[in-house]
Amino acid sequence: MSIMVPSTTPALITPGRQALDSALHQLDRAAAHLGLDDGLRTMLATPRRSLTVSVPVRREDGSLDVVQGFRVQHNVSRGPAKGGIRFHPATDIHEVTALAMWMTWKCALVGIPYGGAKGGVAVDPTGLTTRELERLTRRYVNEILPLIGPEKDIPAPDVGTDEQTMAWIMDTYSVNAGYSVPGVVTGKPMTLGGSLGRGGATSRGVQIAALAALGRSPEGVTVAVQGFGKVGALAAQYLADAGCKVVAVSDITGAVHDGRGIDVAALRAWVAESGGVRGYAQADAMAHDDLFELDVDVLVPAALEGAITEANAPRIRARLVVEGANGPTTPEADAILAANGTTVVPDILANAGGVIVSYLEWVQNLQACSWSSGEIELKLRELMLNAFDEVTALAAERGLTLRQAAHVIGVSRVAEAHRMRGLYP
Ligand SMILES: NC(=O)C1=CN([C@@H]2O[C@H](COP(=O)(O)OP(=O)(O)OC[C@H]3O[C@@H](n4cnc5c(N)ncnc54)[C@H](OP(=O)(O)O)[C@@H]3O)[C@@H](O)[C@H]2O)C=CC1
Ligand SMILES: O=C(O)CCC(=O)C(=O)O
Repeated sequence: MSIMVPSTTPALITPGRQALDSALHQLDRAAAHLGLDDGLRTMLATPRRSLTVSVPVRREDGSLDVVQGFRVQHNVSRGPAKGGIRFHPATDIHEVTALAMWMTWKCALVGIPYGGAKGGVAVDPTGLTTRELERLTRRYVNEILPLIGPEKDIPAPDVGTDEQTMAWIMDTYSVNAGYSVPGVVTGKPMTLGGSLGRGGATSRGVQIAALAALGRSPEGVTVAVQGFGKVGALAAQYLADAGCKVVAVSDITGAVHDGRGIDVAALRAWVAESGGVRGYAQADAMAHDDLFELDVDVLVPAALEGAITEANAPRIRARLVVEGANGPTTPEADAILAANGTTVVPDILANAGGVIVSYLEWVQNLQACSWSSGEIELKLRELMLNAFDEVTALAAERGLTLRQAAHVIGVSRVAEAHRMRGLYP
């Protein structure tokens, strides 16, 4: 049996389509390794539900824009669907499907009882006023309302969305339900039932994974970080706090470099004030692409998919790549990095800290209780390191890369859930 995918000519291959091809390629390799039959492989390659909606948004000047929105539930065999919502102009159904599939393997890998989902709206949030953004968010949520719910599908932040977006989602859902439903979404503000530690959880997980993979004192270890948003900025901060020297950082506005180490807190303050790393006077400006070629110990891609390709992979000198972003490395680049002896801690492991603390937030919401930051941090560390140990052990035992091992574990757990549940009817 084969997968039905929309046909594309090379000219129409979007970054989203490339991301989905990568995700399907990774699944194929894991399925072959596990000897999954064709039918099960096809089920795992196919999202359970995909919804595309048109979202009208009234602009401040009275005009009307209509943008596309998506919610994809890739798999729900191990529990409710879980995954972030992205606001980005280039997002499309293929990208959201790939991101949803990665959520499925990620949740299975770290052992939390969720399937995988993702949402997206093809819009540039920086081009909207706060009121426009609120209207857009509420209308999008209204369109996907039948799909989401604390027992069905629980959104969270991703690129271009934040705590405020989650608060609007929680409110829109709650108004429709007729009572407050904090567990419908995670990554909320504390005042609405958010969890301590969720804001920095993905970055904390990146730090935990990076330090575990380094296997030596972080003192003086050099780091370059691509992307200085919610994940990248705090990953840089936590790695610097641990003793690493963050020598380069980039965002969409530019890239900055200082071989003596960047004062990450000062750079964050500059970005909060100016809107981007460009113009930060305490470090030198550098070309975006040069960041990938620096002679550093650790490279953290924390922006979008397809950042490391066959074009720049041969010039990457970092000994360790820790994927804060989802899907930053293409399969071709992955093979080049492996051949060059670069260790890659894959996305579904390295950035799992966010969904782990989302899970803890959801459990607190369902039980109407709240845990201390110490309790959250302990559980986050435990789940991250358990998964890290399982991945490194399997990779060593079977001669796999960490990515292959992570996918074999994630896919096998989901396949097992399918086998145990059987097929209805
Ligand atoms: N938020 C979360 O909890 C989780 C996020 N992730 C993944 O982490 C990645 C980042 O997400 P998040 O931090 O939330 O998103 P944000 O929107 O907060 O930040 C994205 C960052 O990437 C930068 N960026 C975009 N394109 C480029 C580029 N070409 N070069 C350099 N920088 C670029 C943006 O710059 P600018 O601000 O200037 O536009 C911004 O600094 C995504 O892949 C996401 O899926 C994974 C797990 C959980
Ligand atoms: O916190 C969550 O539920 C999901 C985070 C996310 O979207 C991701 O891990 O890519």
